[in-house]
This record gives sequence, structure tokens and C-alpha cells, in this order.
Amino acid sequence: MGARSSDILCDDIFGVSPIRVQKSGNLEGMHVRKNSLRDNWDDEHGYYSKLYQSFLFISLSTFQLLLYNSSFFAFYTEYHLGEVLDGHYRITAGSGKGVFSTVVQAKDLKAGENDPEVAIKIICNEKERYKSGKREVSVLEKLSSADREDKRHCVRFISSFMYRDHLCLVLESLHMNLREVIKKFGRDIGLKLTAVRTYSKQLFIALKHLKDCSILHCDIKPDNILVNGSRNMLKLCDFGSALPAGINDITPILVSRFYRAPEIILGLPYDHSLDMWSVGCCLYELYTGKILFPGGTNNGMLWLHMELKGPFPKKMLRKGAFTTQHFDQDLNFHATDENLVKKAVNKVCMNVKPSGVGPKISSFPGEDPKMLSRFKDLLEKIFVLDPQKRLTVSQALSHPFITGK
Ligand SMILES: Nc1ncnc2c1ncn2[C@@H]1O[C@H](COP(=O)(O)OP(=O)(O)OP(=O)(O)O)[C@@H](O)[C@H]1O
Repeated sequence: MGARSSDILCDDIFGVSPIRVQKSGNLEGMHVRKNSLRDNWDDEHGYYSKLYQSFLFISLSTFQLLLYNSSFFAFYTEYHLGEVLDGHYRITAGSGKGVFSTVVQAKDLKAGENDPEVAIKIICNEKERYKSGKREVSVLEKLSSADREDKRHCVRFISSFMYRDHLCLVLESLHMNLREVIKKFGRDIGLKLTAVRTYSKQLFIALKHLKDCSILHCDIKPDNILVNGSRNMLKLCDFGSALPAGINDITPILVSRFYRAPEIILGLPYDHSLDMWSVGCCLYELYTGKILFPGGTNNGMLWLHMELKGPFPKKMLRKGAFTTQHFDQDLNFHATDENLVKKAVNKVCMNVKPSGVGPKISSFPGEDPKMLSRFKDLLEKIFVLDPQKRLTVSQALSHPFITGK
């Protein structure tokens, strides 16, 4: 049906060629990623670190156990396998953990002959999270109702209910997220280009759907892209940060940092092109197994953007609400990021020579050179610093890397 069967692919294309494993055998990227990801979660602007979260979880669970004797649905959710939620869904397994939610697999006891497997996102019991959970429900409803045939690669919304003061979202059940896919099947050095191409096309279809529905996802990253069991079909998930297009509340912390477009960091108006930037970062990561912009701060991110693409257009800098945090009055970059200062990156560095994406992408024996050069061209056009000149989703869908023509 629709997206589920539109790209029947042999399993092999989602593997990694043995030659690539040999070539990059030191797994250097794996080390970088582990450190960098922890850093990304523990954002300077208020995300909880996993450690803090676990500590809170343990303390609060114990506290609640003492308080309510048998209660286990604390601020951070714990669940029992076999527990039936809302008299309707029996929990069969854990599935994932976000910063403010727990996702479990469950069996729909009223499904009859239909597929009984669902995923339930249990939002943590806190006022702000409840509100953002309700917003996520309305975004999911809009996306699902505008895609009756299930062809647009956004996770299907089934229903929602309250359970012990927790908002629970019932979603179609998928298999694993792309971060896990890269780790398991790309062995930290990336996936085959044919697989990246299939995933690219599906991600662009999802972006097109978002555009048609006037929604900005605002948190696209490998963790928020799920694949089915045979890994030939992906879907965008986690619409908890999504915004209606055109709202434009300027904030420097929208989108997870590594995937954050420069216009967000500079405080410029933003639109659908911010999601295109994040998708570009994901595609690079899928092919190389490495994070393209692992900046420790927004200032570090801007430096990495300029290393890749050269100086920002002055016109763009002049309009940014946060430009003065990163540039002096002559619009020369001012490095404040600890790592840049340690590395003695010049305070004034407008002459930075861009490397471009091409040299960062190795060609591997067995990859079609024409397809690879088209992939590089696609990324180069996505990573345009000026959001108004960045590749649009319609241009992406008709790019030769996607169409093969
Ligand atoms: N429909 C689903 N099927 C299977 N697994 C899922 C599903 N939805 C989410 N997950 C798993 O749970 C994880 C967390 O989900 P999600 O990103 O929606 O939660 P979150 O609390 O909004 O996350 P965060 O705020 O940390 O980005 C995902 O990365 C994925 O591994």
C-alpha cells in the first residue's frame, strides 16, 4: 500500500560494502559521535542531560513509590510489561526514550483482524510537556488527514488518551530510528549510496507534505526518522517542536544544535528551508557515518558553517537579531566558543576559505561515480548559507541524484 510498497528494494543495498569497513577501520567517527551527541543533548539552553534525567527518574520513582505505595507512573514514566493502558493497549516492549517522553510498543486489544501493533508515546507529566504534547497531536492529525493513502512518509497518528495524568499518543509502530540504523548497519562509517538515495527521496516527499500542510518540523535529525522492519521505508516522527509556517518567533535554540540552520543561530526569519538544512545534515551523516557540524555552541556551529561554505553574505548578517553575539561591528566573526579559542582561531576571520562538501565525501570502490557526484552537488545546493537561495523541496525532488536523469 502506498509508501509501504512503493520502494521494494533488496535488503543488500542497505548494507555497507566490506571494502568501506576496511578503509575506515579505525572507527574514528564513532568516538567523535559519542562525545558530540552527548554534548548535543546537554544543550547550553536547557535540555536535560541523560545522566540528570536518569537521576531525576530514579529519585522521583522512589519518591512516588513511597508516596503512593504501588504507583509507578511518576514524572518520568516507568511502565510494566503486560500493563493495559486505557483498557485498550497492552504494553509488549519498550521502544525508545526521548528527553520528555517514553515510547512503548503495545498490542491493540480491540484491533480485531487489523494490525494490532502500535507505538505509544507517553509524555512526561508536566504542564508545559502536556501543552506541547497537545500541539503535537494537532500537527499529527493535520498531517495524517491530508495523507489518507499513507504515501507521504510522516508517522501515522491513531489516537490519544490520558492515563494517570500522562498524555499518551497512539502511533503506528515502526522498527528503529536512523541513528540506530547507521550504528547497526553502517558500522559508523555510513550506508551505501543507493540506500542514501532511497532515503533522500522519501525525506523530500515528507518535506513536500510538510510544506503543503504549512508545517515546519523544526527538529529533523536521525533520531526522529524511523524505518520499517525491512529498512526500505522511512517516516518522520516527533512533531513535538513543529510550528505553523509563518509564526517566526525568533529563538536561537530551535532545532537540535548539530542540525540547526544558520538563519536560526543568527536570528533571521525562517521558513521551510530550515528543515531542508537539517535533512542535508542527515543525508551527509547517512553516507559518511559522521556528523557534519558537531559544534559545541552556536558560535562553534557558525564557524563550522563558514569553514564549509565561506563567509556569510553581509546582507544576511545585517538582518540577524543575534548577529552581534557572533560578529563585531565590522561584521568580522568573533570566536567565543571555548574550543575555537583554545585552537587559537583568529577572532577576525572573514577570509576563511570554504572547503565545500565535496572533499569531505570519499568515493568508495563499487559506488557509481556519476551518482556520487550528483549526491555531492545535491548537498552543495542544500548547504547554501542564505536560506532564500537554498535548494527548495521541488528542486530537490527533481534533482538528478533523485530522478537518476
Ligand atoms: N512510532 C514509533 N515506532 C517505534 N519507535 C518509536 C516511534 N516513535 C518514537 N519511537 C522511538 O522513541 C524515540 C523517542 O521518540 P520521540 O522523538 O517522538 O520522543 P521525544 O520525547 O519527542 O524525543 P526528544 O524530545 O528527545 O527528541 C525515537 O527516537 C524512536 O526510537
